[in-house]
Amino acid sequence: MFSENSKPVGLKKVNSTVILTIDNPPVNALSIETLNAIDQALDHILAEREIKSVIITGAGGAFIAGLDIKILLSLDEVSARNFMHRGQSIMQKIADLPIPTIAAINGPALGGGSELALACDIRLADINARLGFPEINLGVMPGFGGTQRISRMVPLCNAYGMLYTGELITAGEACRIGMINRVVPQGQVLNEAIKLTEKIASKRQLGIQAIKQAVKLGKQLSLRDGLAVEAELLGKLCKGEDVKEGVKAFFEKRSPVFHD
Ligand SMILES: C/C=C/C(=O)SCCNC(=O)CCNC(=O)[C@H](O)C(C)(C)COP(=O)(O)OP(=O)(O)OC[C@H]1O[C@@H](n2cnc3c(N)ncnc32)[C@H](O)[C@@H]1OP(=O)(O)O
Repeated sequence: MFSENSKPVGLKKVNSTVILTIDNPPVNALSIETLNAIDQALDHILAEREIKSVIITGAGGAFIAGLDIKILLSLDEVSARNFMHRGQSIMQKIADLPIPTIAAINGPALGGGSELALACDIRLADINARLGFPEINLGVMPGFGGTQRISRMVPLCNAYGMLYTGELITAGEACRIGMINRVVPQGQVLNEAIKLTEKIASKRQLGIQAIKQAVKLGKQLSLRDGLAVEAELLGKLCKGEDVKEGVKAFFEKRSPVFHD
């Protein structure tokens, strides 16, 4: 269904990681075809149980330059609302993946590009990447979750500053305000993302998945109810022999070998 070089979305397996590459030249704008291909690729990933993490990146010099601007010309109030719901559902499908997701931001991540990156768990950006929400320059606003995710992620003054002005920020600025994890030397972001997924893959996968479940569920709950979810999930991890192996390995000063 997908191969490494298929357009507008390629899927490539590297050990237990899948690299989802948006490849819609020249700047990986999100056309309707590209959005549908991302949605199908996510379904493909969900069906492959041995995949432990997903990296999303862009082909060529851009991550994603946002929605294909031409689409805006075809939207009226009702079709715009429905289209945004479609885009939001695809971003939420990324956010809801039960395995770690990493945005390897290799270039401009603008509008829908920043929105897709914000739907990932972890964000690494090339030192030359730019991020932002230029939608206001077109007379619109983010519609794939940008206002909701950026305002929950960075200080409100920074969120409003980006949204009101449409100005792009550097990877360094994005890191400073907490929008991304780390700035990566030029051309190295995919390698760094792969190294990160290999580190995560070496951990107990039930633990990794329980962490994502606890954080995702906890965001919808009160602190009290979130703590109950956390305790419940940790209890499940303590069944079986893997915790004993983890503790034993610590005291024997070796790496643990987990069996789930
Ligand atoms: C609800 C709405 C959500 C949204 O996401 S709205 C869209 C928000 N995104 C933007 O406004 C970004 C617009 N694009 C840019 O700012 C720049 O581009 C870049 C920084 C991404 C790249 O700049 P550079 O390297 O100078 O290339 P270039 O000449 O600007 O673009 C190359 C070709 O790509 C087309 N293009 C760029 N972005 C988009 C887009 N988002 N949708 C459709 N086409 C786009 C251009 O027009 C041009 O085309 P040609 O070579 O024929 O002149």
